[in-house]
Amino acid sequence: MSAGSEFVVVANRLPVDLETLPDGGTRWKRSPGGLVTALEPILRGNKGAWVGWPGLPDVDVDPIVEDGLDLYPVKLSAQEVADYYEGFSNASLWPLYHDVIVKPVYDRKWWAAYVEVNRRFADATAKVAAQGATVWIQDYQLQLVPKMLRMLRPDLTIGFFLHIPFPPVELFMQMPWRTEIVEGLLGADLIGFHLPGGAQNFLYLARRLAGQPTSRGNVGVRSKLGVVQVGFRTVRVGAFPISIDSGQLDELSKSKSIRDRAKQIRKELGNPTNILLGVDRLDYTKGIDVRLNALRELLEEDRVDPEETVIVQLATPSRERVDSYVQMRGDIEQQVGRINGEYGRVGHPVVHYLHKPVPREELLAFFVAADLMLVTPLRDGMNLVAKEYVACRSDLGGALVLSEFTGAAAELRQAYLCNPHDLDSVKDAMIDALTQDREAGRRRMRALRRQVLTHNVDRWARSFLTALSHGGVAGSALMPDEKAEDEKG
Ligand SMILES: O=P(O)(O)OC[C@H]1O[C@H](O[C@H]2O[C@H](CO)[C@@H](O)[C@H](O)[C@H]2O)[C@H](O)[C@@H](O)[C@@H]1O
Ligand SMILES: Nc1ccn([C@@H]2O[C@H](COP(=O)(O)OP(=O)(O)O)[C@@H](O)[C@H]2O)c(=O)n1
Repeated sequence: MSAGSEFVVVANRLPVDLETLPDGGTRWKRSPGGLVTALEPILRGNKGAWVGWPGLPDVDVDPIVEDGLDLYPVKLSAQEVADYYEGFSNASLWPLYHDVIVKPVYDRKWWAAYVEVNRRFADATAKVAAQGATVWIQDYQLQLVPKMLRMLRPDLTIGFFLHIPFPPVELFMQMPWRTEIVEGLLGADLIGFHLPGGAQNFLYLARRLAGQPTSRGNVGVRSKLGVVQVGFRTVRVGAFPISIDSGQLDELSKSKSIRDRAKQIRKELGNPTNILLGVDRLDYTKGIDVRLNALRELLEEDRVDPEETVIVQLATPSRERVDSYVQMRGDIEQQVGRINGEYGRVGHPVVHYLHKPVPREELLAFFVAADLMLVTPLRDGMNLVAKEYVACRSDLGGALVLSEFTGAAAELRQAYLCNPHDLDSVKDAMIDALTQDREAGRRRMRALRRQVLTHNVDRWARSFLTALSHGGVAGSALMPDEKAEDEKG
């Protein structure tokens, strides 16, 4: 074994994706999703290695050793992308962990590919990690890696973080390979979730499925870890809500170029009184249909004026070969057509819908330009978009409508919270936000910004990694620097 890396992140995707160009060549682009948004700056700041899939099937890519961040690609065949990524990860686990919004499909062949690919990630990581290194495994695609890696390299300190909700027992018990998954995760020294509820669901299942003794008390936020005793090993379990590089977004959004672009966007949209905005991967969990339905009913009821209102929906393409995503795209595009058909006029559509990635600076300009940010998932692990919007509103303008079913809602209490399963609740939240008194709106935004600016992604990573390095504590552990915060509630 060579010297290796002292700190290794393992995630399904590398932070950059290879894409095929029309001429058959390839180029790197930023990977989609909040996991990469959150982890990339952490890794660049800490010098480490990242093990992940380069985003295209059947390509051999050499390791990319850069200053600050070394990338180690894991090759997947086209069949493995279909079975492990699109199949087991995104048609079995994803819907199961998101409240079975669509029906999960359980397929033995997909499971076999999941096991095989997890083993490949574990092997690749075992080769890259230095003796005694810290390895941080990310997300639902790699839940078997902690146990596999521990068997290969017992010298490592292993953390695991789940970026999506961890379901209650009534749902998790559907999974045909439920015990294998719980045992896979128990290979870690520390298992992190966004919210205490996820951590508690896991503790219960560890008792029930793996038959291991666990702590019984409540898990706190960045404090009061739960424990599972696995033979002589103590596995700790905690809640660490992820965040964004809020300071950087705050700075960038104040720059002249972004402010100017925001003004230009308003002008291009016809300077309407109200610009509504949605920014998501095109995923059925995100409730894009919910906000479009709410808007259509508000237009129907004359509570919103189509001459003075536009909605911009930026939707990054996602998992485009998975059936439920194909179906949902069709449904959403039909809704967009229906609203524009009924309430738009030539040169003035009500809904502006883009199904393509948008450059980062352009996205920030949209946040600055929008009067109302609509974040209406039916279920979402965290939702970084909500935090990004708040970080970009140093002018204290704008308002956030936020689904109670996002992880972010636990922290962003001054948003206009709504229940996406109750359309009236979404419509009322939208109207309350659109008609808010200016001073009251500024007070809300100030409070939201205080939360987001003081709880940035650095703090997330630090709290997780500090807990990981304080290993071996039996019983509920409280990290010293979080104690005061926890006592305040
Ligand atoms: O890699 P993809 O299949 O294209 O999906 C993109 C990512 O989506 C998910 O993101 C989650 O992580 C965010 C950060 O913690 C969180 O805010 C959000 O609620 C989650 O949905 C997925 O978990 C990632 O693995 C994907 O890379
Ligand atoms: N059109 C879009 C949509 C999202 N995004 C980014 O993708 C990330 C989405 O993270 P998230 O936590 O809200 O949700 P997931 O897509 O990770 O489920 C955010 O950092 C968004 O700014 C983007 O760059 N362009």
